Amino acid sequence: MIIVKGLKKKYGNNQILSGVDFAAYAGDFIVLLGTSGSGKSTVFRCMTLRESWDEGELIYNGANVDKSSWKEKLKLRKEWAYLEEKPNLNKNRTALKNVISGRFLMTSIWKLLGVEEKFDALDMLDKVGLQNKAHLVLDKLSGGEKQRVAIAKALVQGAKVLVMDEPITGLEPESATRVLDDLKNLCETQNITVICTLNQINLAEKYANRILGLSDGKIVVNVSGRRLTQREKDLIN
Ligand SMILES: Nc1ncnc2c1ncn2[C@@H]1O[C@H](COP(=O)(O)OP(=O)(O)OP(=O)(O)O)[C@@H](O)[C@H]1O
Repeated sequence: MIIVKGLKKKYGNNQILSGVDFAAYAGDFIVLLGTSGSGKSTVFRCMTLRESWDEGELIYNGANVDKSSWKEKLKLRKEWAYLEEKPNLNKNRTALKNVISGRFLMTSIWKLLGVEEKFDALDMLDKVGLQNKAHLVLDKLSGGEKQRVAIAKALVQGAKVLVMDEPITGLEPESATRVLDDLKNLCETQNITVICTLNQINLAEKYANRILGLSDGKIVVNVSGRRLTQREKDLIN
């Protein structure tokens, strides 16, 4: 379980986050909505420890992250993958090699030479429906397929929480649906937590089990199990 409590962050004199509060549980699919510049990526960068914050607490499985040792923080960075809009992949390598390279830093050399990683990576590619494209060079994959390779790579690295900025931006509707279906499936079958931004409220309503709305540096909408009311939509637009 993740608790974000009173998160505050300034850039210069600009108070971007002025007390962000929310909780996420294993298996949640959370969509964070908010206008451009409202601070969604800032929340993501802080909660994945890519950036520091001024005030507030981040609690993961009962422990205050700020007070954790560097070893704990390193573990958390591994468990909370931050996937930015453009997947960070090598376009000249195959899908499989891209996924395996995610494992490189966390495994010993002798194990690398074995087939275990390869099988794990193939299993993961299968979970995102790409086993038949494992040996294709990334350049030959569509945008949605690349996004799914990035998801498989994060999971092979040990991610339990996928924090994603606009995972479907620039994708054809069919590819976008496939990415969101896969993410939903990972939440439901593997207990992975997904926290992402989406531009379309209707997709957030279709896929998320919780919708958060960020405005004026705070969470002003926190809804589960139903569509947003017009008033709630107005609050975040
Ligand atoms: N490193 C930085 N230094 C100064 N200001 C920054 C920095 N990063 C972000 N900002 C500012 O903080 C605000 C929030 O940015 P952020 O990227 O979190 O918004 P966002 O909601 O993710 O926007 P978008 O939907 O357009 O990606 C913006 O006004 C942005 O200009």
